[in-house]
Amino acid sequence: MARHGNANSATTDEALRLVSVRKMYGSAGNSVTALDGVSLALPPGTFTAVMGPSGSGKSTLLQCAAGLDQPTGGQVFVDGAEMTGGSETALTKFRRDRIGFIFQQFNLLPTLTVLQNVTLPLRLAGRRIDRKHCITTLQRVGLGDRLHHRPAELSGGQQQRVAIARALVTNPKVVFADEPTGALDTRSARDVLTLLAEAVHLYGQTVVMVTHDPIAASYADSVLFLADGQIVGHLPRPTPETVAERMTHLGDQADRRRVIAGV
Ligand SMILES: Nc1ncnc2c1ncn2[C@@H]1O[C@H](COP(=O)(O)OP(=O)(O)OP(=O)(O)O)[C@@H](O)[C@H]1O
Repeated sequence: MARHGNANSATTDEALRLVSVRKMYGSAGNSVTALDGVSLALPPGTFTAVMGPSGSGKSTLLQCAAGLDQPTGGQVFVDGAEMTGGSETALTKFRRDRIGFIFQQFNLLPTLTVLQNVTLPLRLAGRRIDRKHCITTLQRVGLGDRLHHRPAELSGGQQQRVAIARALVTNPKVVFADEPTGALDTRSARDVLTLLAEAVHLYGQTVVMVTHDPIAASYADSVLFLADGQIVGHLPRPTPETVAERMTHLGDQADRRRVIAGV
């Protein structure tokens, strides 16, 4: 179960810990606070969805937690090791060793085959290429018969499954997914969500997924709700109905806060 607040020190039984993470964009006088002191801790082998109104900071949270962007303040720990505070080179190495990322638009390299796309993270991390393991990972996502195709020869759902295999092949400590079903039809979305849930429940992966969709969120073990850059709620064992209801109230609460603040 996700815990948030009072997150002061990291222990290795946590896949991910954020301590008072802040992110400001822009310069003084013209700055936007995208994350306003976010603290959370996620145990390994959990599937967490992050939801919230547009502009609440979901993508920023994912980017900062995944080391794709640097927080303005606070700390991020992955598997007990601090990610924040090092050089850009150290951050890149940290990310390649410990993190997987799945994007809404797949982000596969168009000139590489499916198999080459999946071996790429191992090459970049300077690891031995275990071709058999790469093929097994592609078989796991149902693409064992598409190894030598190019991304353009695949459907959107198949491309996202390649992206899942690419994210899993390095056996990362945490996989982050930003709207992984946002560009997919209902059936492909269901396949992708089932694969993510299997990665967690059969293989012990830790997955953090941003989504707008209550049905997608219901595949997770729990949902964290963000509003105005802060965690404002936590829902274990979500269903599409309970998630949709919380989202409606979140919108009301955010409106009330803005009225009170006069913005
Ligand atoms: N590069 C940037 N420069 C300036 N402001 C930014 C930048 N990226 C995000 N923001 C601002 O930070 C806040 C949070 O943005 P973010 O994209 O994280 O929200 P989100 O919850 O993911 O939104 P959406 O659901 O619409 O994708 C917003 O007010 C946004 O305008």
